Parts: sequence; structure tokens; C-alpha cells
Amino acid sequence: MTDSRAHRMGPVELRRGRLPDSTTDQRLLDSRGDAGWVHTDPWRVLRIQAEFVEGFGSLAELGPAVSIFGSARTQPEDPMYAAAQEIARTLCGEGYAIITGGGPGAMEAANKGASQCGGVSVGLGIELPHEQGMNEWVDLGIHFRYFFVRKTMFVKYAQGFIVLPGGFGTMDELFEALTLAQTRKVTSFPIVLFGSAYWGGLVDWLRDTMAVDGKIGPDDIGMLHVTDDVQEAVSYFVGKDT
Ligand SMILES: C/C(=C\CNc1ncnc2c1ncn2[C@@H]1O[C@H](COP(=O)(O)O)[C@@H](O)[C@H]1O)CO
Repeated sequence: MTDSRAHRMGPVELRRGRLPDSTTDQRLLDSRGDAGWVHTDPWRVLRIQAEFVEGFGSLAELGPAVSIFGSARTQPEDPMYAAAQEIARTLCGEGYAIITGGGPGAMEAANKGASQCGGVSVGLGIELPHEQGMNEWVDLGIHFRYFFVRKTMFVKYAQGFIVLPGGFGTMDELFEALTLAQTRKVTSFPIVLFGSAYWGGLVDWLRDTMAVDGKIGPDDIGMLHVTDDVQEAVSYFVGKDT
């Protein structure tokens, strides 16, 4: 008697010598073979995709928000710690969520201000070789493996940026925001530099060297608002269309 069993694979029907010797579930669940593919770019692409999915899914309903950047090394006794906390508290009082890198220093201060005010305190953590963990004032935290995915979230879910004194990480975030606005890749948003003593030298150099040398346009400096006043910093956001 001939074997006329049929096996359906979607629209395809298989018989006799074409019958598979395992099921799709067996092929999925039997853990055999080399796992080296987890270290390949196609798999990384899927991980990157997953980070975007998690980020977008977690933040889609955030409402108006401001991203606050600043040094991971700012100590609690530094006046900039109190300033970050006060800025976040004031913005929170105006209905804004606060987004930070979720780390220590100025990030912690901003998350503290937002959380203590009962607002939405978001931390976008980054996996680093010397992991610090999310600061205790983050109420909605998302851990990222890739810097560039995380940076997309800072821009996509905020109406603008307040930048406190910081180092390379802060500069990276500031200049990413400036480049996006300068090249009109995004709708322009406020970029506030808080702390004139710290930022003054950089702004002078941008104006007197970079702009004079023609490396940026004469109006590009206008994208930056330098202030030492919390209310003024907040005024660039409050009452503006979100
Ligand atoms: C260096 C230390 C901790 C690092 N932990 C960080 N966690 C989260 N986000 C970070 C961290 N370090 C830098 N960032 C991001 O860059 C900005 C601050 O960088 P800076 O070089 O300190 O100015 C900040 O806005 C974060 O988004 C332990 O001291």
C-alpha cells in the first residue's frame, strides 16, 4: 500500500519523499547547533529593533516632556544639583514629564525633583562597562544597550532640552540636538544651557571662532539660550505649543 499522507506548509502540500522528518516546533525548540549567530549583525539588527519597540511602546503616552542632560559626576553639594532638582520640580508643576539618562549626578537630581513633585520621572539608562544602575528617583526606567537608540528617545519624546554643566556625554547630547536643529532634520526645539559661568566660554568660542571662521551660520548661535535662572529656563517651554 502506498503512503499518501499529506503535510501542509501554508499553501504548499507535501507527500511521500517530500514529507518532512520534523515539525516546525521541533526545529524551533530543539536547541541544537552552533549559537554563534547571536554575535552576528543580523541578530543585532533584531535586538536594535527590539529596543526601539520597547522604547516607543513605553513612552508613546508620556505627554509633554523635557529632556535634562548634565554630568554624571555632579555631587549633591554642587549648586547645579539643586538647580537640576528645582528645574525638574518647576517643569513638573507645569505638567511636564522629565527625561534623563537615569544615572547619577545631575540626572539623579532632575529625577528627584520630578519624582518628589509627583510627576513623571523617566530614566533612559545605558548599559556601560562599569554599570552604575538606575538612580533611585527614576519612576519609569528603560534600559538601553545602544546609545543611538536611547538618543532617539531623548529627542522623540521631549519638547526640548535643558543642559546643565557636564562632560563628554553631555556635550554629545547637546551637539546632537544642535545638529538636528541646525540641519532642520527635526522641528526646532528650545535648547537651554543652564549655568552661564560654565557655558559662557563655549558659547563665546562658538560665536568668536566657529561662526567667525564660517563653520556655522551667523544665526546658529541663536539656537542656544544661556541662563542662570530657573524660571527663565522653564519659560522656554511653558505656554509654548507642545
Ligand atoms: C561616570 C559615572 C556613571 C555613568 N553613568 C551614566 N548613566 C547614565 N547616563 C550617563 C552616564 N554617564 C553619562 N551618561 C549620559 O551622558 C550625560 C552625562 O555625561 P557626562 O560625561 O557625565 O557629562 C548624561 O546626560 C547621560 O545621558 C559615574 O560617575
